[in-house]
Amino acid sequence: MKSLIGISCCQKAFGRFAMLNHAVSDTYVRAVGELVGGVPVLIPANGSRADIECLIERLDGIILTGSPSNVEPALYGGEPHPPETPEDKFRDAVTLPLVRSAIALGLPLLGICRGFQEMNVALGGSLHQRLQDLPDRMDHSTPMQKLAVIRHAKAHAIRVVPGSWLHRVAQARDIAVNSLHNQGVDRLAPGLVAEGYAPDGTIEAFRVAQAPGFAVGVQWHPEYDMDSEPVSRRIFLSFADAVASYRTGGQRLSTAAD
Ligand SMILES: N[C@@H](CCC(=O)NCCCC(=O)O)C(=O)O
Repeated sequence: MKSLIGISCCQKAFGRFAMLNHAVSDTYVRAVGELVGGVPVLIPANGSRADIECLIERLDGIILTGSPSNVEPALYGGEPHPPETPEDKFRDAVTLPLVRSAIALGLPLLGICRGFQEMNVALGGSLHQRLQDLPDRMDHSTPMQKLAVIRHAKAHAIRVVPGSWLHRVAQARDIAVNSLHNQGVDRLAPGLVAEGYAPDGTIEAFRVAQAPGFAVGVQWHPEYDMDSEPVSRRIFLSFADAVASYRTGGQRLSTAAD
């Protein structure tokens, strides 16, 4: 039996009549099928109607995806966004409780971009709303280019913390990553440990220290490079190992540094 891997969706209005849909990029679906070796299970952004307990019980791992929408600032004590900023309160209402329940149970959890930010907020951290407006930060935002190869190209370096999960996966102290976000970690949540930094000091990866299972987040998008780049592939393969271990009920693969 293959593993069941939950993938968080966003609310999106599609089609001629802008009907409400629950959507996720195919890159995550492919990563689950091709690298994790599991069956993708899309988790709708259905707010308080989500059955978190049932999801946690049935799933063998969860990937929290990226999204153009931002986490609602009230959830971390931030100022409201400017009115035109995309938000997805229904997704927030699913993913934040899901993060806390998954971590408590040791259910493998991989947060990517918005998913990484959701992990920080769910555990009590806060976000900068626009890194590019801060005097000491680089512009981390999406290159506004039609060609995906340009949008998803390596944008900056990351200094990897020695002895971390990311160090084991990257097999290097310096890696290059793409960058498609405006927000970034401000206050790191209690219990999170930084695993890598951009040149401007922005936290780009963390793990949940003391988690009973695999629980890591990355601010960039390994799914865009999974066909071409070994570090991105190994991120998913490391998650796959944790899922396999969780399913067999064997020793839980912790992300804690040795
Ligand atoms: N909205 C947040 C999170 C950014 C994020 O997840 N970006 C991925 C977008 C998907 C894509 O364009 O491919 C922020 O701005 O920080």
